[in-house]
This record gives sequence, structure tokens and C-alpha cells, in this order.
Amino acid sequence: MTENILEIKHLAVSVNKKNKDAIRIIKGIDLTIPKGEIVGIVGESGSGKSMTMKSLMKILPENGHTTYDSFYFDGVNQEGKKERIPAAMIFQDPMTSLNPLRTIGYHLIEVVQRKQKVNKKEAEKLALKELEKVGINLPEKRMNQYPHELSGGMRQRVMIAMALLAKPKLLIADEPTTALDVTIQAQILELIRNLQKEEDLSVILVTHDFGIVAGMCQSIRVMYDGKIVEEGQIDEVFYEPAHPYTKELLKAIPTGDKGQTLYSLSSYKETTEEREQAEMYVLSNTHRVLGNGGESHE
Ligand SMILES: Nc1ncnc2c1ncn2[C@@H]1O[C@H](COP(=O)(O)OP(=O)(O)OP(=O)(O)O)[C@@H](O)[C@H]1O
Repeated sequence: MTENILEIKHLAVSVNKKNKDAIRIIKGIDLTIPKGEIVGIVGESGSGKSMTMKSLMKILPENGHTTYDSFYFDGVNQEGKKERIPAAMIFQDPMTSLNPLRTIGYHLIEVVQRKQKVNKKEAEKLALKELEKVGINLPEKRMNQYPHELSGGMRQRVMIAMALLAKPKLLIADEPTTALDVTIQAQILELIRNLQKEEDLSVILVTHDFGIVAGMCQSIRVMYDGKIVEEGQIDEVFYEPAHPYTKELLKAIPTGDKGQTLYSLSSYKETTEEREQAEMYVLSNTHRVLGNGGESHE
């Protein structure tokens, strides 16, 4: 049996707005992440991918509220715990996480010293080693540079180095390559893939791009409107998608064919009634779908 790094049952997130009823954003999802896997979470913009990740990391905005029935990380019950799980998160835009007035070295050394009792010289050595590991050339020079002096791809490598220096067991990459051009995108994904193996990490890769998931992940969770509507091994979901929304997402993958009509996902809508009554149905040991008892499993 596979061990899981993360097991959370019935996770719900709501947001309070002034003088208004709380809005339910995440509507009771079960999320299991097997150890040592790269798991893809896909869904269109606004489906709740980032909110789910931020609630796991306890970095929700102040008006956000998380509940769950149970939450285990690496076998440890998180109920009532104030501290964060040993996970690190990288975002689409590294500039939002880097202080433009501080050097790259400052950022890295700060993470090392927060984690380990070492002096500045030793912290610097560890930071340099990490920069080399993530494929930054001329690491000594980079230590003294400011974020704006680096390319987008290099900044994302720095973010990955910072994440790894925090010694996480789980790396959450939230749209890490969306802002990068295609060749750089491929390099960053390759880096994440290699680091996962070398560092024995578990990885959650959040993306709206099914193509990226196909190349990177062992399994996939499809989110729609605050719920997981389908999950399974990559082949199961790709070749036998069972939920209508997954089918629409798959149709939306650009094939590169001239004249291909790009699908607009906004045309897919479930009625509230359907959604409220929906439950997860088991299609195989690993493949589950929300809603229709698996009857649409053609
Ligand atoms: N601070 C907030 N206050 C209120 N609502 C919010 C807040 N942040 C996000 N939301 C809402 O929560 C829903 C889910 O947002 P989330 O950012 O998780 O989506 P996402 O799937 O990650 O999309 P994207 O790919 O665009 O990041 C959206 O409807 C969004 O408008």
C-alpha cells in the first residue's frame, strides 16, 4: 500500500466579506497525495486551486476560514496544530515573493538561518550550493544581484532554491511556469522533475494546462467550482475521462492543428442542484468521479 504525505478529509474554505454572508469557496474536498509522487491539480481560473493550497499552507487572507474533518501530514494529525506543515510553495510570479530592495543572497541566507543555527558564512555556503543545484550559472555573482537583474526563469530557479532551503517534505508549485516562455517553461519543469527524485520530495503541481500534467505527473485531480470532480491515474483520466467537465478540459488542449476551434470552458455549467447532490463514485481503485454514478463512463 502506498504511504501518503497528505490526507485531508472534507476540506472547506469560506471567505467573509464585510456585512455579507460568508462565501463558500472550497466545498468539502478529500485530498490525498501519495508520497514521492508528482500530483497534478487542474481546473480553470477561479476553480479554487490556489485557495486549496493556501489553506493547506495556512497562508489564507485574514478573512479566510478553513475547516476539515481530519488532516494528516506524513502520518501526523494536524488537528489543533498552530505551526505550518513542512511544505514550501512557489508561485507563478516570483516577484511577488521577492523583496526588490534586497539581494538574492539576502533572501537565501534568511531562509537558511530561519531553519538552521548557522553563522552567516556557513549560511552563504549553503545558499551558493543550492543555487548551483537549481542550475543557476555564476552563483557568486547572483548572490549580490537584485531580483530585477535576473530573467524570469532565473527568478523562478531562485524561488525553487529558497523553497528547498526550507527543507520541505512537500513542494507545492502553483502555476510555476505560466509566466515563462515555452523553452524556459520546459527547463523549469525538468528541474522540478529532477529535484523530486533527488530530494525524495512529494510535489503538487497546480496548473490549468493538461499538457503539462501529462508530461509531469503520475496522477491528477480535476477541480471545478470548489470541488474535486474527478481524480485518477494520468492514463485513466486522459483516456477514460468520466466527468463532463474533464471531457471539456481535454477538448481544450491545443493540438497545434491549423483551424482548431478553441473551446470556451465557460460553456460548461452544472446546475446547483446537481452539484449539491453529487457524491464521489469509484470507477477503479484509483479513479473516482463526482456525480453521476459513473454512468457516463463510456
Ligand atoms: N481574498 C479573497 N476574497 C474573496 N474571494 C476570493 C479571495 N481570493 C480568491 N477568491 C475567490 O475564490 C475563488 C477561487 O480562487 P482561486 O484563486 O483559488 O482559483 P484558482 O483555481 O487558483 O484560479 P487561478 O488559476 O486564476 O489562480 C475565486 O472565485 C476567487 O474569486
